[in-house]
Amino acid sequence: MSSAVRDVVLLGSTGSIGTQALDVVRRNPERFRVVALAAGGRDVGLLAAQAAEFQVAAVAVHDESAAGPLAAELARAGSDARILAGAEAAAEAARIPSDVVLNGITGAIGLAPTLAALAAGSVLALANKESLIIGGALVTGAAGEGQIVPVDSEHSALAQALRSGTAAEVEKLVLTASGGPFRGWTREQLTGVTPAQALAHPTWAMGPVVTTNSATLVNKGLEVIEAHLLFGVPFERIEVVVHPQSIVHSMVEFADGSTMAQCSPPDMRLPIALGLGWPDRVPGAAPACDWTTAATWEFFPLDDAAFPAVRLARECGDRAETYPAVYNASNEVCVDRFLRGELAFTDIVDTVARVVADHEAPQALSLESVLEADRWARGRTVEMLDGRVAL
Ligand SMILES: NC(=O)C1=CN([C@@H]2O[C@H](COP(=O)(O)OP(=O)(O)OC[C@H]3O[C@@H](n4cnc5c(N)ncnc54)[C@H](OP(=O)(O)O)[C@@H]3O)[C@@H](O)[C@H]2O)C=CC1
Ligand SMILES: CC(=O)[C@@H](O)[C@H](O)COP(=O)(O)O
Ligand SMILES: [Mn+2]
Repeated sequence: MSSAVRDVVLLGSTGSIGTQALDVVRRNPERFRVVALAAGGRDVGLLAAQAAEFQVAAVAVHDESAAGPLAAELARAGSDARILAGAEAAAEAARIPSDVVLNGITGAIGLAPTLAALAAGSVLALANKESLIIGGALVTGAAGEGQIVPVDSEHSALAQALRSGTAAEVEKLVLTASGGPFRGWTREQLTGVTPAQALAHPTWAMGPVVTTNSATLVNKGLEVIEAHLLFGVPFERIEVVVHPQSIVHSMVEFADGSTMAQCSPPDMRLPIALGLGWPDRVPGAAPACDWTTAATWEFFPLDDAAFPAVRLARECGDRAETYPAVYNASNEVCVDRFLRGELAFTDIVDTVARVVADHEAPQALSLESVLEADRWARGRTVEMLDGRVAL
């Protein structure tokens, strides 16, 4: 184990990943110290309380109008943290000298902070899968060897399982999917589901976007692309299997027929702690499996007809360029509409598929082309949903 305390910049500190990361730090002060926090700005009271508890030097908020209320809350909480505010604030925070930047922001907006953390030379503990998926080779190309450590549970599992063999020995990666709250449902049954039903994830408590993505299986589609980019394994050798218990977090099959699985009860504090401490494990990060009680672990094939999101993501990942950015951006708009009660559940992936079909990719991937594709896909999705483009 490395002995020095690691300085951590935590992006998305008020969210599900962020609050669990702070719990890990709180219980391991001899290993980790938080130097900066970033959030959108929706809960400045919580952000200020976090800043005071962890005595951070800087706090960033995306929403500029939250800076004033944040200053008042910081003063009340007894924190003298410097405030960074505005669209660049999270990226600025990511540039603050640190050992690890944990990106726990939701959505494509996490791209600039991801690139900033990599350019600053910090280890990037990556929960914000969207930034890697839309940035593709831009992100992997900006990262040094081992600079990105996955926090997403499946990819943390794969990284752990891959420790037991060489790259040449890998036959396939097997991503597990809980199947979400609608596992086993037909397409007809899915049309009328409500946001409340979609947000009732059977095994994980997470933020609303990733939870909805789990219900549509878009999350698993994104994770197939994420696995391809992180581990360099071709799409045809990345499988998805439905595992409702979410205890086997993913598996690596090796050339000799051996399969290595990483198993633990569903608790993100384990992959978060490993992401912050990599390659060291943090003792007691989360409870282990209880082998004294009878348990059943099930595995089922994915129903591609009712849940076409994974197949569509594979196509986008295979076409690369700006297709993953279009898939993600269109989905973000659709999820927002669905959660507001303005879009049917099955229209989420149907609309994403239509927007993807309309996309003409630029020749080369660049930061500008990714941002332009993201803008275009959001606009096209809104046009379609508002009836200006025939569905
Ligand atoms: N939750 C989980 O268990 C898992 C999550 N992930 C991934 O981790 C990421 C975070 O998910 P989750 O924690 O569930 O999401 P949440 O919605 O719970 O939290 C998102 C956080 O990001 C902050 N945020 C939003 N916009 C900005 C911005 N522009 N700058 C800085 N901070 C911002 C939010 O602050 P505010 O509320 O003020 O806007 C909030 O703190 C996602 O990419 C998700 O897919 C992956 C695996 C598991
Ligand atoms: C905890 C985590 O990593 C989530 O991304 C999780 O994968 C969601 O579960 P499913 O997408 O498998 O339902
Ligand atoms: Mn995951």
